[in-house]
Amino acid sequence: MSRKKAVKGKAATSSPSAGSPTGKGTGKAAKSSPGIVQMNGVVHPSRPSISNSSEFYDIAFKVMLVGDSGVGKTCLLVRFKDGAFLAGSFISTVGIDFRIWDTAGQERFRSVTHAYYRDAHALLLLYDVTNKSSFDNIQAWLTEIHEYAQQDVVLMLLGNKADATHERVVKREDGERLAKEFGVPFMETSARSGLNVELAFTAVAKELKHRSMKDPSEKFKLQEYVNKEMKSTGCCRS
Ligand SMILES: Nc1nc2c(ncn2[C@@H]2O[C@H](COP(=O)(O)OP(=O)(O)OP(=O)(O)O)[C@@H](O)[C@H]2O)c(=O)[nH]1
Ligand SMILES: [Mg+2]
Repeated sequence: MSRKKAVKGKAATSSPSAGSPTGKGTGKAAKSSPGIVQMNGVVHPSRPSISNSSEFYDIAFKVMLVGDSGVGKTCLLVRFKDGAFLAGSFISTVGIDFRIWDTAGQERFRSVTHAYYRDAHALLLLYDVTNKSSFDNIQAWLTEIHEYAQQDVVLMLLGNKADATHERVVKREDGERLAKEFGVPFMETSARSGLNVELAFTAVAKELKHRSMKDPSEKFKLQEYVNKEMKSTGCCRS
């Protein structure tokens, strides 16, 4: 699937002044922030746009990237959107990135985030395989998600920075186990190498599209799709 044609990705990321859901932070960076990406599934250029852009969509989905600060949400988004890696020093996202939504003040950000959860169709929940506390905080993120997100939100767990072999402290099996425990699809990604980035967004977009078609006979199985795609490309279990 051509991402540019079929899915319009728009992105914004944000950081609250508070820490991760546990308030513990990641150890590597004190703050945590959800990032937000809006994905619009393009079908016909005939209907009024529900976004603020001049483009037209039949359906639009709101996808949020969430997880501790520094796990790579902004980088993942940039990799998906622009095919590039943001090298250099880490600039933590403040408030909501300007690319789509204007920022709310940091003080108010937490409640704004919760409001965003409420109408999110999908959440990509990230941890950093080189940062144990970002992995340990996943349970707290899930609690927050269950509290604020819609019950049927599409959820996917991503272990990012899979390229960082030497610094890795969270095994892929640990991610798989956690995901299984909570019944969430899972894969490892790398914003640096591009590993599974396209696949993560495409899988979520496909799931959302299937759901919107409301054909119960054709249930889309996200994890099966991901596994099949990874097998067919010989890619990419680090
Ligand atoms: N090796 C490696 N480094 C990465 C990867 N993704 C992000 N990074 C690095 O991790 C740091 C944080 O990345 P960001 O994308 O800014 O993290 P974030 O989750 O958006 O952080 P906040 O905006 O504070 O919530 C940066 O220094 C990136 O270069 C990756 O896949 N591999
Ligand atoms: Mg960010």
